[in-house]
Amino acid sequence: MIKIENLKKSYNGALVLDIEELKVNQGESFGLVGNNGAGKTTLFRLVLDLIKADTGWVQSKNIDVKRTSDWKTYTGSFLDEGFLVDFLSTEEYFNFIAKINSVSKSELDALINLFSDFFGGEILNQKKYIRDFSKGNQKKIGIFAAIMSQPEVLVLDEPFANLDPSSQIRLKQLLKKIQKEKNVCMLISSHDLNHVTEVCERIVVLEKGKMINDIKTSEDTLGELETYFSSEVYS
Ligand SMILES: Nc1ncnc2c1ncn2[C@@H]1O[C@H](COP(=O)(O)OP(=O)(O)OP(=O)(O)O)[C@@H](O)[C@H]1O
Repeated sequence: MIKIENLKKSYNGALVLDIEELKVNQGESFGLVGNNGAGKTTLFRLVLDLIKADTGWVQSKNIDVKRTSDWKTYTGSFLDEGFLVDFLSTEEYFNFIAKINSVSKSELDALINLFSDFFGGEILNQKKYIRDFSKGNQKKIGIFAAIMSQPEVLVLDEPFANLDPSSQIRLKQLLKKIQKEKNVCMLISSHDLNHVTEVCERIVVLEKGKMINDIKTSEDTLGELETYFSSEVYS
């Protein structure tokens, strides 16, 4: 579904991403971990054609994402607050996203219902603009908007960061449900090894822009990752 080859990106002469080959299949939940500055967000920005690579390409369903915008119709993403329209209320924003994705009112209501525990009573009917929500609640709004179109590809950058523990647990349940029922290709980055190993069936470790491990998640994966990251601390 997503294919990457010879993808390189540098800033000011420093190479920050260098991926020879990566394939993520339809229905696969793919987790990306790595220390600060490892290149996780850069990779997602390239997948979403938000920045230009030095070399190489990203294909979605065998088409280079730079060449057409067709992939946008089946791709949902939330990387940061820049994805929101912060001068709208949540209702205005959700209706806007529903309209551009041809999501009917009844579909939107059903999804809102599915996410009501995750929203925790703090997202709808708040009589304020998105810019005035807390960082955690802005994240909830963005994640919901990304999922609303029922995408085949879902890209989320650190979805668990800034969420309270109950919301993290609810989000994990929702992501697992959506992935299982809708066969979504999910790309999720996280600093939380517990969450990412619970949600993703495959984990890639990035170090200084390079993929240094590609693991099929098993009961040993969390321990392996903890060992890797603690050896980074002590090395
Ligand atoms: N616009 C930019 N200009 C210059 N350097 C950049 C730019 N964007 C990213 N970088 C650099 O690229 C490297 C990778 O950054 P990136 O944000 O992809 O890492 P990350 O793994 O997502 O980090 P974090 O876990 O801290 O969010 C870092 O050294 C960062 O400073």
